[in-house]
Amino acid sequence: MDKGEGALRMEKFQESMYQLIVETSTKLPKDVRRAIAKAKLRENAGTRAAMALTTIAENIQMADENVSPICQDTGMPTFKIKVPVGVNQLKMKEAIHRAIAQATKDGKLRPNSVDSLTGENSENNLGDGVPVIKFEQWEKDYIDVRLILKGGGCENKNIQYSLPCELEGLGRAGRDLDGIRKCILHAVFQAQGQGCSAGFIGVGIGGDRSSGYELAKEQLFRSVDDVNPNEELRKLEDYIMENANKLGIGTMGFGGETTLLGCKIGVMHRLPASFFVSVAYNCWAFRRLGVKVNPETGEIQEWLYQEGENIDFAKELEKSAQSVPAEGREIVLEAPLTEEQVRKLKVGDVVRINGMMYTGRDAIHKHLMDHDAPIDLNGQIIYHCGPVMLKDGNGNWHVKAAGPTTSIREEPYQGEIMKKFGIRAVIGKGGMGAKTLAALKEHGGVYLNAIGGAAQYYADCIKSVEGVDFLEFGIPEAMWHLRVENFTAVVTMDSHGNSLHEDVEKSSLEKLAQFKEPVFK
Ligand SMILES: O=C(O)C[C@H](O)C(=O)O
Ligand code: SF4
Repeated sequence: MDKGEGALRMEKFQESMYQLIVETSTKLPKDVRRAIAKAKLRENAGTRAAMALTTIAENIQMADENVSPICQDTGMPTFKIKVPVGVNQLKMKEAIHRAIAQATKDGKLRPNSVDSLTGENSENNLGDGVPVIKFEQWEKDYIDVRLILKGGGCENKNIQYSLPCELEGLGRAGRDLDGIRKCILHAVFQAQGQGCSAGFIGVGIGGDRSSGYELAKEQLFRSVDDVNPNEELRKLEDYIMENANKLGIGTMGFGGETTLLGCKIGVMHRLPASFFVSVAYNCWAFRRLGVKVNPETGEIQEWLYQEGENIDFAKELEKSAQSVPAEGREIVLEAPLTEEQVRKLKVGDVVRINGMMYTGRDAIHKHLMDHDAPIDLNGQIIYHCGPVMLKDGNGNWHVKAAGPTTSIREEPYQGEIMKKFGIRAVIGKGGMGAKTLAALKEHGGVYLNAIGGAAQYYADCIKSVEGVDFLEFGIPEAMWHLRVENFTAVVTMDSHGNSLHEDVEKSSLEKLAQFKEPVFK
């Protein structure tokens, strides 16, 4: 007889998992909040980085209050579970699946599971390999469940090095601690602002390609302020924290004092021929939590990651009343835009937008290359955004979370699409490349950087949903017609050939080169 099946009450366990999912998606853990508050203190008032961090703080506060997703990309739900022998893992898995589907229905998770071949969204966050659930047995008398919701933008910035190698700015990285040091610094550099910096990194030294990444991700379950028991790794973590912050990439890649909020390093054995350094990059919206669950009643006995002070961002915000950087001008824009209006904008300007904008991300950019647009986009603004949406009983759509997505993925399409349809502005995050910059100049367009992860902050600017096209692409990929008020973003690429992203990348590469000489012998 299966002892476990009768023992753990699955209905209650499902409820506990639902609570864990909702809490993880909507409320940042205490250690992460402290790291963000500390970063905010370090930035000088009036800079773009300080403005971005104020928006982030406001967003965290709004997510607390609304019990809504901190970021619209609620990530790949990844559970790590330790169970006493005899508990039925198959039933637990089913209960977790039901909790995931429920949280998706309630707008606490975005439908994020897409068939890789057909592009079809499963709509309930379930699918082949989704969610990720990893079980381990142990001798203790409780169930330990940890959950991380790691978004796609930061996942794309993970990187794996195979030593020895040559690294841009740093030269040769050998098979030793100093080579590892170089890889980690390079990993922070190559992410720039695209994974919604300031970020946290987990590093795995050794293993094979998959166990190395696994180890790197395992580090993200460590508390931000724990101390590595391995003395050499502790020193390396401290070194990285101190020096990665000298790269000047800053929040959102706007430049600034804080680029990295946490660094945790683990090590395992390797094969003689392989030497991997795997780095898992997590955005500031570092959503991970855990619970201890009673293996019979299924109830939560204790929440994990609760040590230390809890930062109340409402109070923090009272201390810093600024929201506009002194660095640039502030300009109010009413969409649609004319070429003349757009040509007046310069890198560093802060714009506040009123009127309509239309979401468009990966599927739509690809589609528009060889199809007509469903509406007239002349003079319009495209927002790189895949929101969390809920439909009410009357069939009306409501925005639950709506921050920007990483724009660089649209680099192969953006310039051509702007010219083809007369689009004047695109809003996203992380910046775009040379091809888009040239098109902005030629056509008269502008790139506006919104604050990545600030999904509640931007949802609040959206006053109504006036239509939707391409719903067949799934909720995140559809074209939502949004009426906004006071939507704030920063001009980071203008029609005069200037790009803040290009500048920050160049200056951070120069700074990276100062770490070329050996440190750990
Ligand atoms: O998918 C999204 O909405 C955002 C994504 O996590 C990103 O950072 O690009
Ligand atoms: S948009 Fe930014 S904050 Fe949100 S999941 Fe992507 S990288 Fe993280």
